[in-house]
Amino acid sequence: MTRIAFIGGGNMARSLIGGLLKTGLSASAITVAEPRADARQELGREFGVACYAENRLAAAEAEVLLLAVKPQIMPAIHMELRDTLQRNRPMLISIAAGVRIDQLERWFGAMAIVRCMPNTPALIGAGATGLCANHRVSPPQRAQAQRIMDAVGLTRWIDDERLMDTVTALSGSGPAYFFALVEALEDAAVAQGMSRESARALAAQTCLGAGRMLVESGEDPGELRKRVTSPNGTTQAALESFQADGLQRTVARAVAAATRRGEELAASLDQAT
Ligand SMILES: NC(=O)C1=CN([C@@H]2O[C@H](COP(=O)(O)OP(=O)(O)OC[C@H]3O[C@@H](n4cnc5c(N)ncnc54)[C@H](O)[C@@H]3O)[C@@H](O)[C@H]2O)C=CC1
Ligand SMILES: O=C(O)[C@@H]1CCC=N1
Repeated sequence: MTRIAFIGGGNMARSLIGGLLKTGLSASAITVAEPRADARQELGREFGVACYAENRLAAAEAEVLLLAVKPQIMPAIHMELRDTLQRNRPMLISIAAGVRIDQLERWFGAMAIVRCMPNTPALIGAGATGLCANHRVSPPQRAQAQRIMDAVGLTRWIDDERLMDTVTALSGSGPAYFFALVEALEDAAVAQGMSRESARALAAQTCLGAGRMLVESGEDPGELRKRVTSPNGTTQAALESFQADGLQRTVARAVAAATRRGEELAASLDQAT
């Protein structure tokens, strides 16, 4: 049983902890460091995991430190963890957007480091995670990192670290894009007179159904789209409207903006540290 300490017990840590516990990992294998007392109480109540206000107490026995704080906080936390890192040599798994492996090495020293980018559907075992390791990660540690993330969904190793910002823009932020689309569909149906409850239920189930078809059939999304689109029918009218409004360009620009933001986050940390 791998002992995992989460440094930061916010939204993404909750999703990963909830997902890991659902796979049968014992709550006693997880500790969490979280400065907010209300968040500690809630994590303890909901998941039965031990929570500490101090990072070094949560990290004391851990083989894996899962760094789940905001990118801006990352440079500061190594001071508190320095003794523990030297004593136990845990593997570090960072989930922070933008933060590069060379930056983590600069702050935390010559450690085995995995940079990964999960997403919140990890909570229900439907996460998608890109991983990238430094050369100090041994094959068993690599397998250990993959096991942790496999437990909460799909994983892909990314050899070229520069593409981790693309992973962030695609699947890390991606759930929010689909939620935004469901919100927009819901609003459009409500504007036509449907109740919000019915609009939400139909939009959400459509999102689930389309997602399951994509994943379970393994078919090309373009092919699945064509099967919905009767010649001169309703779908064609909607897709032509999307095209006229530049959907593809809109999406490409949004993904580029998210990728750029990841790079900016890292650059701002270079200036600050
Ligand atoms: N929310 C998401 O969908 C995803 C987030 N991430 C990454 O996960 C990281 C955390 O993001 P969220 O969970 O959304 O943020 P969050 O703000 O919900 O969680 C961060 C937690 O860290 C705690 N914290 C602050 N200072 C600390 C310190 N010195 N030591 C320990 N804990 C401290 C905060 O109290 C907070 O609960 C970020 O780096 C983000 O880029 C990655 C993938 C997806
Ligand atoms: O919005 C963010 O910066 C984080 C990273 C990916 C999802 N949430």
